[in-house]
Amino acid sequence: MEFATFAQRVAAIEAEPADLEIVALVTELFEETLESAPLEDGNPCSDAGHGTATPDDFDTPDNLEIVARFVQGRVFPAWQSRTLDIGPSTCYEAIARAAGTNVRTDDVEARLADIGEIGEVAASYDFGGQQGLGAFGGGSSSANTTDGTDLTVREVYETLSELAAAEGAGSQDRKVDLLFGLVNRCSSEEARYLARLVLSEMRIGVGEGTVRDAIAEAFDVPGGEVERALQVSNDYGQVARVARDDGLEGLTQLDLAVGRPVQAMLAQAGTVTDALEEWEQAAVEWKYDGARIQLHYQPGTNPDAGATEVFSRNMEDVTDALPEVVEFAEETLEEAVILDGEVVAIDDDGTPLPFQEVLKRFRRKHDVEKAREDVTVRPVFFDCLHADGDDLLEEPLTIRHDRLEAVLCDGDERSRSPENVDGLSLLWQSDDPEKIESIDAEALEGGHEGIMLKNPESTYSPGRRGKHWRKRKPDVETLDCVVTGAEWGEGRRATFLGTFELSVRAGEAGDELETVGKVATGITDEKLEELTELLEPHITAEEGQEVDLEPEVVFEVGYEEIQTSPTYSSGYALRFPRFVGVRSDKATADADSLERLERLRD
Ligand SMILES: Nc1ncnc2c1ncn2[C@@H]1O[C@H](COP(=O)(O)OP(=O)(O)OP(=O)(O)O)[C@@H](O)[C@H]1O
Repeated sequence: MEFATFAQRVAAIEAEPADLEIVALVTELFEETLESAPLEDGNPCSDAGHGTATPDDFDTPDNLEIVARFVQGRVFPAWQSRTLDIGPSTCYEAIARAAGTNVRTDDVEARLADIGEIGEVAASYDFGGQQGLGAFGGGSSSANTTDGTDLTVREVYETLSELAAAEGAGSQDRKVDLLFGLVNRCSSEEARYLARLVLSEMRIGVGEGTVRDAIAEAFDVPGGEVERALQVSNDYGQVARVARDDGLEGLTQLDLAVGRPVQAMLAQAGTVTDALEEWEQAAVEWKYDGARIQLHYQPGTNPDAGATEVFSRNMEDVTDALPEVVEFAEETLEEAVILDGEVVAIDDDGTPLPFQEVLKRFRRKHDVEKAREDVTVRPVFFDCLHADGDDLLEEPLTIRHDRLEAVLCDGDERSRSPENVDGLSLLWQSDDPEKIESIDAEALEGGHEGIMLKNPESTYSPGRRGKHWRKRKPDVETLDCVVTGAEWGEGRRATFLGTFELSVRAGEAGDELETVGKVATGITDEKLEELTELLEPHITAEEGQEVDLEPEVVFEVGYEEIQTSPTYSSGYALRFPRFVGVRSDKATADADSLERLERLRD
C-alpha cells in the first residue's frame, strides 16, 4: 500500500466526526490493504522484540499489520519495548533538511510555535524539489533510494525499524539521516502524518475500540473474540492478520506468551460498604505503596538458566533496574509463569519505605549496583496470569491466588502458612466490615498505603479500570496530570522552570489533552532544579517566560476542589493545586482523563 493512500484515508478519518462512520472508514482501510501489493520476499526486517515470546511474534509484519498499528499512531506492537527514541528536535531537523537548503531547524520551530501542531507544520513545506538529493542522507535504507517510485507503508515501517535499531555513537545523526530520507520522498500530506507518527501524535480519533470494531467488521469475526485476542496478545497488527487469515478459529488460539507483557488490570477508588453491597464477600489485600511490575519467568533447560523479564505497568522492560526481582525469580520459581505484583522499597528491617524511594530504582539504567546499595527493593505478587502452560485470565481471583501461592512455594513448603511465603501478597475473604477495618488498620500500621477490595469471583481484565478492583486509601484523591507547559521563574529562580501547566486526557480515544490549571506550590528549590532538568529536553517552543512542553511527564497533584472555569480548555480548574510528585512510572496515556475529573467533581 502506498503511504500516500494511507495518508489520504487517514485524513478522511480525521475529518469524520461520527464514531460509526470512523469505524466504517477504518474497516475500508483494512480491506484495502488486501488489494495492495503482497509482501516482497527477502525482507530483512524482523519483528522480534526480546525475550521468550513465541515464534508467532517474530513474523514479518504485512501491510495490514503495519496499517492496523499506524492508524493508532503506533509503529511497533504495544508489548514491545522497542521505541523510535526520536526527540522533537530530530524530527524538526529532518523536516528542515528535506524542505530545502535555505530552511533551518529554527524555521521549523518558529512555524511550530505559530501553528502549534507538528503535522500541520510538516504539511506547510514542499518537499518535492528534493527528490534528487536522497543520497544526501547516506543511509542504506530503501527510503533513501530515490528511484522515482512512491513511498509505501512498508518502506516507512522498515526505515523506522532501522531507525529504532540505531544505537551508540553517531546514532542520532543516523536517525536524522533515515528520517530525512523518508520526509524527502513525502508529499506535504504524507509528511503531515509521518511527522505525527514518529512523534506519537497521530491523534485522529481512532482508539482501541474503533480498531477492534473495524477488525470484527472487516473480517467477519465476533467483536468479543477480537477483544479477548487483543487482551492476550497486546498487538493490534497480529490480531488483524490472524482474523483475516484464520478467522474465529485462529483468534481463539491466540494465547498469552511468556515474555510478552499484558496490560495491567487497574482499580477504582471505593468503599467497604460499596464492595460488600455488590459482592457477597470481598477479597481484601494490603495496598502496597510501590510500583507495579509484571514478572515473566521461563525456566531453562538447566535449572540455573531461567529467563526472567520484568515489565512496568506501561509494559516497559525494567528488568535490568531490578536485580533483586530477577534473583527472587531465579531462586523461587520452577515453572513458566506471568505474575502481577508490586515492587516495594524497604529499610533494613524490611519495613516499607515511601513510594518515592522505589522511583529512585525503578527505571534506572546506569549505576544500578550503586543505587541498590542505597535503596533495597523487594517484590510482592498478588496475581498469577499464567502458570505452566495454563492461561488463567478467565479464572476467578481466588483460583488465581491459590495458583500464585502454589507457584511461590515449592512442594515441601506447601504446608507453610501463607504469611511465611516469600513474595506473596496475603488475601483475606470477608463479609464483615469490622474485620475489613481491622485489616485496613493493620495495613496502615505496617507502612502500606491502605487496602484493595476485590471481587473474589472476578476474572482478570487487562487494561481495565473496572469495578472489580477497588482501592481504599485514607488520603483524598489526587490527580495524575500531564505537564504541557511551564514558565521560567524570576529573580533567584530565573534558571528554573517554576509554574507548570497541567492537562488531562480527553476526546473519544483519550488521546487529546485539555488544560486544567497550573501548579506552583509545594515545590522546593532543590525539586525545581530537578524538575527543570527533567522537563527542559521536552521544550518545544518558548516565548518570553513561557514554554510549551512535549506531553511526556506526569505530575501527581493534590487540590482542594474542582471548579468549572472558562480559563482552561477543559472547562474546569483545580482549586489550590499542590505538587505531590512526579509519576515517572506513568506515561501520558496513563494520566487521568477529563471523565475522571468530572466523576471526582460529582
Ligand atoms: N494488593 C494489590 N492489588 C492490586 N494492586 C495493588 C496492590 N497493592 C498495591 N497495588 C497498586 O495499586 C494500584 C491500583 O491502583 P490504580 O489502578 O488506581 O493505580 P494508580 O493509578 O497507580 O493509583 P495509585 O496512584 O492509587 O497507586 C496498582 O496498579 C498497583 O500498582
